[in-house]
Amino acid sequence: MPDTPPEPAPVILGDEPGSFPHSVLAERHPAILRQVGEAFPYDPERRAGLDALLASCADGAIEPLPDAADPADRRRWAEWGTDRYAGRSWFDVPWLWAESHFYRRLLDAVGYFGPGPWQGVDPFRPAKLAELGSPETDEELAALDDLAGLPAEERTRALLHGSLWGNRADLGFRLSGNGARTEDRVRALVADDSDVLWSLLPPSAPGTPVPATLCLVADNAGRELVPDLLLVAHLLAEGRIGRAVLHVKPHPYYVSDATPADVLDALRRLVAAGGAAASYGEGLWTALTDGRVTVRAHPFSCAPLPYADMPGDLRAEFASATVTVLKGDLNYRRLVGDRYWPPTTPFADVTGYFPGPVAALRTLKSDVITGLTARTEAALEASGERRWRTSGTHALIQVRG
Ligand SMILES: O=P(O)(O)OC[C@@]1(O)O[C@H](CO)[C@@H](O)[C@@H]1O
Repeated sequence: MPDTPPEPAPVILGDEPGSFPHSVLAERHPAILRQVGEAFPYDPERRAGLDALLASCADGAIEPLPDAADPADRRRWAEWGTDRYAGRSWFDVPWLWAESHFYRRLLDAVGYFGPGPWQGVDPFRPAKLAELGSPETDEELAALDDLAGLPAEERTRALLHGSLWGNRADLGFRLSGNGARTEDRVRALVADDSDVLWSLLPPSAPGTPVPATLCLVADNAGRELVPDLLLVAHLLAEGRIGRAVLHVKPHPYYVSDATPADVLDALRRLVAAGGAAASYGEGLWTALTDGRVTVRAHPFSCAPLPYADMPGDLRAEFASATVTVLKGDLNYRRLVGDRYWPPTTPFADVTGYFPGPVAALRTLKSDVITGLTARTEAALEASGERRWRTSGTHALIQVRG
């Protein structure tokens, strides 16, 4: 563990035309507003709200939450930065902050917090349900039956990769059915500390108490949450963990981020699938009812800030876990700090603040990267794959024990 954290690298902003962060603010967010507007028969007031946010994205300024917003949320966001950034361009504040604020303002625009007919209606639910109900999901769940005959270690590895690549909605547990893809996937791993992760969660002898608690900070719903639940169910069944705490978002966020409603949808999808998927789903259902698995939705999970700024109660929760596993690209950005770190900056250095052992399972979808060896960095840069940081073709498993 480092004595002193590394000198902070420059914070990633969206102020450079042609850069990936700039394209997310200038192109992806307007596209998301149009998609949401087409997905629901919103009334004129809601449409006016969406149009106003669209205009603001282009050349507007950061504003405090509206007066009608919940007072506690207004206070939180004021502390999180609307006081500090009010009046500034979306492109001139930290990219992480601007993105997160956009999704919070989108919920106001569609009336998510009410009062009114759209209260509690997830603007991203149509896409979430379509993905959960897709034929690809059927195939991926059926593939679980092929795992049943494999040795426990292979099943554990396949399900870890399923959760990892689920972040790209391309569940990796089909790896066992196709050797060639295993090699491809392994090459696509820019870091693999999975042995360290398993050293933190060793299997327990049948019938002995299992002391380990896994804290899983989930990312996306649907085809990422399903393999996350499968991994939790498997680790419980294998006696590698005795408890799991699943952190999801208190409200819709970043299009596909999982909420408690999405956990229930994914669990029902497993139970209804039959075969090995249903066995895992039923095991998880039982674990939820007897308290071995709990679901949390902490307000800070939707904060526009790095985890280094987390509040004391959340810090205490993570400290009490045997290991906290953070899924996905956004959680990685928040964990290490959304900065232009030199890629070989040690993962342990940028996560030294985190209470307890911590792991990241992430497909690379944005510029931030840490913990690479010099050789891996050189190979990636020499590969000619200019978008290796943002295209989702590469992934990492990083652990600070
Ligand atoms: O957390 P996820 O779902 O894996 O990826 C989300 C995300 O990294 O994708 C975009 C960058 O590619 C950003 O909008 C956002 O941070």
